[in-house]
Amino acid sequence: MTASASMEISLQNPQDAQMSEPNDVVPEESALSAPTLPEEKFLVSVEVCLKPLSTARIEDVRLAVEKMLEKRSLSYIDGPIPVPPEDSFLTENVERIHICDTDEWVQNNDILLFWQVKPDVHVFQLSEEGPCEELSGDGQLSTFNEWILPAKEFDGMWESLIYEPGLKKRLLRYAATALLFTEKGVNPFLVSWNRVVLLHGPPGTGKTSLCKALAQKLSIRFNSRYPQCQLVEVNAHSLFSKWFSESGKLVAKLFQKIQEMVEEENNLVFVLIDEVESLAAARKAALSGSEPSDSMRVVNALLTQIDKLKSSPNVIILTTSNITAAIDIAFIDRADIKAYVGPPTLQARYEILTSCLQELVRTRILASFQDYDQFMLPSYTSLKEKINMPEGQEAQTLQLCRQLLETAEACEGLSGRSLRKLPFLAHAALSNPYSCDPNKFLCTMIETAKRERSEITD
Ligand SMILES: Nc1ncnc2c1ncn2[C@@H]1O[C@H](COP(=O)(O)OP(=O)(O)OP(=O)(O)O)[C@@H](O)[C@H]1O
Repeated sequence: MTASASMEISLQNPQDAQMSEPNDVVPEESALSAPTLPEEKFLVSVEVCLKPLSTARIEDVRLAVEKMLEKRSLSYIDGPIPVPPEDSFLTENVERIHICDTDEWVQNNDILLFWQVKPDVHVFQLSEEGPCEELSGDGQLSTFNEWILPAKEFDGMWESLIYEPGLKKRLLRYAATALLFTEKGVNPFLVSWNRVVLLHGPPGTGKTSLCKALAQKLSIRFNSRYPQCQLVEVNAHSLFSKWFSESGKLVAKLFQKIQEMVEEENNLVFVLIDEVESLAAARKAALSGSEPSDSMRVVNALLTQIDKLKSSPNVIILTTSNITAAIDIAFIDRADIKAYVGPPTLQARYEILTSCLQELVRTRILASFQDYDQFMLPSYTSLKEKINMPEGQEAQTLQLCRQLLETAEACEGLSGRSLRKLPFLAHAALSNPYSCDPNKFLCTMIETAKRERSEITD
């Protein structure tokens, strides 16, 4: 991602900006009264997903979207923008258009206006092929899964993962810089960097999902440089199955395949190794004699192959570990980015639960007192402001949010994975699941959260 914007540029009139509707057309006067264009603009990513059957050329769609954006005086805020119904080319080919990552440039829910923005349009089509699995010698476990990116399975994953502000942005920027340095041919002897990411932290905090979502995001953002992109998920556990004699061959086969992908310079390849500590553990066990020496050979072969792969410019190695202490493996020792992914903060818990509730309203499982399609709970930051204001029309929504906040507080210590399961458990615990009133549902959710927490602390 190239950041052409200068950080000095700020909203000239933030109050006006806040008053305009998100991603809506700014009234004509404000368009006319736009100040002279600043020399540098904020580069804002606009992701355009093509319909599955569209055969339009990516370049044609990109130009059409750029033109459409130029014509409309949009205010830029993260979220969808409607495809204009009068544009038959776009309506025929485009499934959705999304503005992303404006928070890179503005804070406190400020809005960027069209004259401050240079849209960076990325057009993509999701692959519907699904994972291609390779079974290990015993025919039971698969040694790796391979996806063509961007894949339908990972659509929306990035947005669904909620962390403290900055983590996702940092990861995206890091990977983008690494790819940019590679693309520009920066001499690694003069400036050194690598393309190894390690996410570590407790189980269920979304590390694996974050790796997959990051790969998906990068495949979209870099598709003009790398029109093809694959994700290979190596199942380290299965490589150390009981058939050790087979494992050596499996590693060789796996890396031969990855090597073939990498040789094609228009391919961007992500290699995901989950629970990377299992490699170090297997080696240690082999050294102590509690594992067959074959396992040592396999681990070493794997490590050597990964080390070799690291030097290829179009490979990003993504690793995860549940162990926070240092892991004794050379190739991640020097990982440029080691990010700790911890249990969700109160804000993240509130946002995760909000997204769950929204989904249950969207699917009509929860009754809504508003129009189902318009049902929108406030974000954590805007809730903090609203909660102290006198109750008006929004009294019911605010009451719901207070309960949601209480639930989020009751969930301290629960992982993101447990949080995403909570609405399901609460629904199953309802006395009358067929008349699902949101207030009653949230009361049950608080009780369920308390029960879940007591189970971890027991
Ligand atoms: N911060 C989060 N925001 C939203 N959802 C989350 C978060 N953390 C976890 N989840 C949910 O939990 C699911 C499981 O996460 P995932 O398997 O990626 O975690 P992990 O850290 O890799 O776990 P493990 O180490 O046990 O494999 C995710 O698909 C997601 O639905």
